[in-house]
Amino acid sequence: METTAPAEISAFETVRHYFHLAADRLGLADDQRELLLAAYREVQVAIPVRLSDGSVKTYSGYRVQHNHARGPFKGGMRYHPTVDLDETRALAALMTWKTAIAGVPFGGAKGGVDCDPSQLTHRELEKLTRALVQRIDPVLGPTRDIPAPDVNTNAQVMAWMMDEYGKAHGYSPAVVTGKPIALEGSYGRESATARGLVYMLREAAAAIGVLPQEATVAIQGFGNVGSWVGRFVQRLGARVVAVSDASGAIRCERGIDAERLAVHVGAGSGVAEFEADGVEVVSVEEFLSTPCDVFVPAALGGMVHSGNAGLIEARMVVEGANSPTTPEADALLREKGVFVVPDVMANAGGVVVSYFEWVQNQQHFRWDEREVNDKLGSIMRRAYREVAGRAQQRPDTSLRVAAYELGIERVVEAARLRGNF
Ligand SMILES: NC(=O)C1=CN([C@@H]2O[C@H](COP(=O)(O)OP(=O)(O)OC[C@H]3O[C@@H](n4cnc5c(N)ncnc54)[C@H](OP(=O)(O)O)[C@@H]3O)[C@@H](O)[C@H]2O)C=CC1
Ligand SMILES: O=C(O)CCC(=O)C(=O)O
Repeated sequence: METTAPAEISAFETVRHYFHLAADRLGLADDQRELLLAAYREVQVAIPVRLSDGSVKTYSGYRVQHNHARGPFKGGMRYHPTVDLDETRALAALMTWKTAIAGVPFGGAKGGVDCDPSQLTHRELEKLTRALVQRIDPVLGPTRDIPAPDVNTNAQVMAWMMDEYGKAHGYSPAVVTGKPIALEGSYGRESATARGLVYMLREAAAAIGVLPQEATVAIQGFGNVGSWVGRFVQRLGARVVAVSDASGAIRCERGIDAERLAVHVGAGSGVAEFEADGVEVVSVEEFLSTPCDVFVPAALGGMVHSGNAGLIEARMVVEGANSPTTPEADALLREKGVFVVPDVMANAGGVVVSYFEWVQNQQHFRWDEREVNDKLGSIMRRAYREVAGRAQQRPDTSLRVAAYELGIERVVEAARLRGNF
């Protein structure tokens, strides 16, 4: 299955493009832009792992700390063969704007390893994770930089990271979020990104006259974010009409049972192997051109690009993935009148509940899930209204530009108050 844009633009160029659109509107000077685009620190490490067949494979690991004007660095750890410095840099900068837009007291960071976890055993994955933590340990810490799950990492990986960090520093649950519940993880973190997205989807749907309980939804990527989006929208009464993952895509006008599909995928099978009455396997192009009210990219970056954005037949795109839409595709969607809720606001639910987990960890006290979800809802709705209100103040302002403006403005203010500008 096609993965990324045809070398249209690099991940960091995409983020830089959106940054400058907003910076122009804010009238930021060149020296301010330079400071805000540069990463505070970029760490690249070699991670040799002895595999079960006796051979040693050396992976590249990255942690990019973009900006910490508003609080400790915060962001996920991604395990994927496409991980590189450019992508990690881009994702770290996105975290800076995202935490500012959501109003949680963190900066932005991201990390990853260029590995294919599907080719590693459980034990090899553990060794890789522990070796990564040993190498980046000096830049981590509960008040310094706090990783979390991202593509192909999960609560188990976070547990290993916490354990490895604890060997040198003592028991430190607040050094990572997205941990298992048994290790001071927070209720609601696993599904938080999707839950937060659906809160925003409902706000956006109301703004453009889509009824969520009657909506049709297509989801690209059915991992943590995609599968929870599917379950949540189905619980609202919406119909999931098309789903894809790296194995292929399926479609059913009557609706695909997202709960059953999540069980199927959770057991290790691909979306394209899902069998149910009326469900057909389709090509990527057929998947993308499925008529629907809401299209949710929830896979990798750059997957909606100039070569395929024209195929999308949706009224709104709500970005679960980070940087799924290239600037050219974004412009194409706007020309088609598609309402886009961008990543930096739509997928902030994960880091918001990570913030709640971090707060709970500082106090070694647990909130119940209802409290977590209610607080998440308030933050996501507030962020939507702040961004949408800003977009409405000036004609022809997309939510993306308004969101970047808000995020950048808050970071600039913090940097100025600290005396960094
Ligand atoms: N987890 C979180 O809390 C957050 C995640 N995000 C973003 O959401 C996105 C998804 O993350 P998450 O759900 O955690 O990751 P997962 O690893 O759980 O899921 C990734 C999904 O993307 C699919 N995928 C990979 N390649 C393709 C492809 N070529 N076509 C279609 N689908 C593909 C995978 O399929 P397969 O399983 O077959 O490989 C899988 O279903 C990422 O961009 C991430 O940065 C954003 C905010 C927070
Ligand atoms: O929960 C977190 O700290 C980070 C989540 C993340 O990586 C993201 O929002 O892209």
